[in-house]
Parts: sequence; structure tokens; C-alpha cells
Amino acid sequence: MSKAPVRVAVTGAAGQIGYALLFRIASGEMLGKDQPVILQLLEIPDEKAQNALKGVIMELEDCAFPLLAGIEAHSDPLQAFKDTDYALLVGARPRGPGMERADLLAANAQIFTAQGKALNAVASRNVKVLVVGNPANTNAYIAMKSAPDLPAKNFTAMLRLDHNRAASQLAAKAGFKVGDIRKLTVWGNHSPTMYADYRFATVDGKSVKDMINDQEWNANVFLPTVGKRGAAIINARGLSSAASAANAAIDHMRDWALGSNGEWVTMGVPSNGEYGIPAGVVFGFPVTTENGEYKIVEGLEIDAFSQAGIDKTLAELQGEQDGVKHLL
Ligand SMILES: NC(=O)c1ccc[n+]([C@@H]2O[C@H](COP(=O)([O-])OP(=O)(O)OC[C@H]3O[C@@H](n4cnc5c(N)ncnc54)[C@H](O)[C@@H]3O)[C@@H](O)[C@H]2O)c1
Ligand SMILES: O=C(O)C[C@H](O)C(=O)O
Repeated sequence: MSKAPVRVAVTGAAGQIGYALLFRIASGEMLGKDQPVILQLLEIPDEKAQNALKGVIMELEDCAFPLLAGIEAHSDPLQAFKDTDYALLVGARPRGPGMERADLLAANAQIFTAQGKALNAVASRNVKVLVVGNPANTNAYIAMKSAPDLPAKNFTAMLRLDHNRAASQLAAKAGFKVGDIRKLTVWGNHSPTMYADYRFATVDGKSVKDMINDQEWNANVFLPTVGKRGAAIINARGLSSAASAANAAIDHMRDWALGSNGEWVTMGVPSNGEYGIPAGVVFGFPVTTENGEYKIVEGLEIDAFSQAGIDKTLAELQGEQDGVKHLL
């Protein structure tokens, strides 16, 4: 018997990540090749954005995806999030000329407060939320705080792009296939302060740290390369990463929904106090996923170098949260 369709809301649907994301969701790459989806697309109530969204919808129709059971265009989150099972919050306010970080935080706080409230009011009680729009961790925190009737654990932020970037850099350095790496993680904030950690990583059971055996490379090449990769892409393309960001969003949601088969993946999730991260802070952690639930990998030893990295990214995140406290 064929499965009933699930509802997938995507915000910022006419943006560049949206364009790289929607076709893959509709083709079954996110939720499985047997899972029909109804896309509930949200864009700002602006003629240009709504027209662009119409064009994207025409293209989705023209793909004739067998799994695409419906497409809706919205400008109101209360409609876009109605009964939604999955919500990918991609649309956000980009930093404009002369805009300070605090202004960016405040502009996004407005968006994610409204969207959190709308999810709280109308989404499925089991909705799985992924925040992609930057600052992703803090936006997820704001949405979570604005949705008190939904479980906090259902609000996550995207650290998977950082995880995938780290895997790729390590594979190139040590000469293994990128798909063979296990037990990699990225701690903290999706920002240059993130701490990518391959101390536990293995390939065919062998330690990646031992293979590389170069702390100078770790501290002065690997970490800055992964941390500043987003900026490097903006410099090269004149636009921020889109296809790789959409790919990471697919990876994040697929693993959350369908399971990681015991493998570690990185998700930004609200802490329950693990590793000394204060409860509620949305932080990149190693997790495993099964039956639609994620579980933080616990009991890992944190050495002094790693603790310093974790402390730094935590301090930045707490600063961001303090900056929006008065708006929540
Ligand atoms: N977490 C990550 O790893 C990661 C990676 C890359 C990009 N990003 C972030 O993702 C976001 C989107 O990037 P993009 O390249 O697609 O940007 P974009 O400017 O091409 O598209 C964003 C779209 O969002 C829409 N939008 C803005 N506010 C909205 C709202 N309140 N409701 C609905 N739609 C809204 C805009 O109209 C626009 O069409 C940015 O914040 C970017 O910094 C995050
Ligand atoms: O948009 C950015 O600032 C960069 C983006 O978050 C990325 O990591 O590619």
C-alpha cells in the first residue's frame, strides 16, 4: 500500500538554497523514494518574491515528480505551517550594508519569533524543524522559545554543512574516500568559531588522528579552513553557498527521519546539559538517529585543546542569545 503524503514546509522557497533544495525533496531524496510529499512554500509578501515563487512552482510541476502530491504557495506562516510534519526554515534576513551583527540578530529575531509562534499554533505536534537561515543556531533558539507547546527537541539548527566540509578536508589530507569516515563531529555554533573535531574519527577502524598526526595542521590549517569555508565561497562566487547548503539540509532531515544506522552525524540541537553546555543552548553535537529521534553521543573525553574550542564557540552563542533575550 502506498504511504500517505507528509507535509513539508520550506521558507525562503524562491531563494537560491530553495532552488537547490525543493527539487530534491520532491524527488524523494530527503524522505525516501516511497514517501509522497506536499510542499508548503513560504515567501515574503512581496510581488517580486511571490512571482519568483510562481516560477519555481511551474518548474516543479514540469518535473512531473511522481512523489509530489501537492504544492502550495504562501506569504503567511500561519498558512504555510498548517499541519506541517517537517519545516525547513531557510528564509532569513541577510546582512545589509552598514548592518551590525546586533541589527542582524534583531531583524532575524522578528522573523523567527513570528515563525516559531506560527509553528506553535498550527504545525503537527511532531513537526521536525531545521533552521538553515543564519544565524542558524540562534534563530533555532528563538523559534524554539516562541513555540512553548511544541517539544524543544524538535527544533534543530544546521551544522551538517560544517560536518560535510570537515569530512571532505580530512579525506583530501589523509587520502581516504570521504564516505568512509565515521565518528566525526563539529561542536557549537554555525560560525567561524565552530570546533570541528576528528579525534574520534575512524576509517576502516583506523584512527584518522593517528593517520594525520599533525596538530599544527589541525590548529592552523584544518580548523580555519572549515570555519571560514562559507566566507571563502562568498568571496569566490559572490553569493553564499547554496547547493552544498541544500545538500546538507537534505542529509540532516533524511538522517533525522530515516535514521543514521548507528553512525554519528552532527546536528545543532538544544542541550540538556551534555558536556557542560547549559540546557537550552542550541549547539552542534555528535548524535545518532533512530526511529525519528536523535540522541547525543555522550561520554566522550574532552581534552584541553578541545575544551578551549568548545568554550569559545559556546561563549559566542551565549552572547548571541543574550543579544535577543529582550525580544523573546
Ligand atoms: N546553516 C548553514 O549552513 C547555511 C549555509 C548557507 C547559507 N545559510 C543561510 O541560509 C539563508 C538563505 O540563503 P540563500 O542563499 O537561499 O538566500 P537568498 O537571499 O537567495 O534567499 C532567501 C529567501 O528567503 C526569503 N525570505 C526572507 N525572509 C523571509 C521570511 N520571513 N519568510 C519567508 N521567506 C523569507 C527571501 O525573500 C529570499 O527569497 C541565509 O540566511 C544564509 O546565510 C546557512
Ligand atoms: O551565508 C554565510 O554567511 C555562509 C554560510 O553560512 C555558509 O556556511 O556557507
